[in-house]
Amino acid sequence: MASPSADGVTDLAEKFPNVNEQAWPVLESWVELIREWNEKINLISRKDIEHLEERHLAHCLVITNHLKLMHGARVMDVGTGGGFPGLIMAICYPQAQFTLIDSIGKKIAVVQDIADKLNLKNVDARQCRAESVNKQFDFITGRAVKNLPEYFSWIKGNLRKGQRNSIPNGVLYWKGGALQPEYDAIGIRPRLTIDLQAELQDDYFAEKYILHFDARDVPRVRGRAVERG
Ligand SMILES: C[S@@+](CC[C@H](N)C(=O)[O-])C[C@H]1O[C@@H](n2cnc3c(N)ncnc32)[C@H](O)[C@@H]1O
Repeated sequence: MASPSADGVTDLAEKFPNVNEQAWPVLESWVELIREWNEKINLISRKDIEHLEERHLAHCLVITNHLKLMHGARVMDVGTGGGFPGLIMAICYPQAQFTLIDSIGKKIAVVQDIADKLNLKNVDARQCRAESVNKQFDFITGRAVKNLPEYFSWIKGNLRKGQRNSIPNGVLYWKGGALQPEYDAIGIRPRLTIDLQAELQDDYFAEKYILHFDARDVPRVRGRAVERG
């Protein structure tokens, strides 16, 4: 079991036993860097920064209880903002390759700075719109980026089908609020729904979930994929 030293991060180690011992000190440094950057640019709300560890770090780390990635697995985090969940996952899964994209250049500059300071070799941070990406990935992640129909319209063509990892390739989407209307709109449902309130035993996470949509279901999403120019 890891024994990280900083308060806040320390409390998380028990909840996330799959996070490697070497990752905890890196996550501690990540916390410091996010706090520093958040003074200059609004990555997460001023009110929420006090709760960075339990509301944002833990929120993202839950995926480590459900996903194991093989060496060379490829993940794209769409609308990463300050690197949520992409940078946190890159720290926890050094064997996998992460492409972090956001349409806002100054957010990507922050992500790049943090990746450089943490010496993360598995992060490719890019300013671009999701609609313009042509590559394929094992997993595409997103946390509170857009409604599901719009999000899927961007990334529909970017998933590699198959399963080399602990769960089938697909989309991992962190979402709060009503799910059914958006499932009705896209016409597919997730194969796995991770209930964060139950898993983190914290009422703050009521009606917040991580959804896993299987890549094999994604071609049936209603609506047209965005034309690539
Ligand atoms: C609400 S923020 C969420 C940021 C981060 N995922 C988080 O949880 O803190 C949504 C982000 O998506 C980005 N975004 C919106 N549309 C996009 C698009 N078409 N392509 C890439 N990024 C986009 C925005 O610039 C913004 O940083």
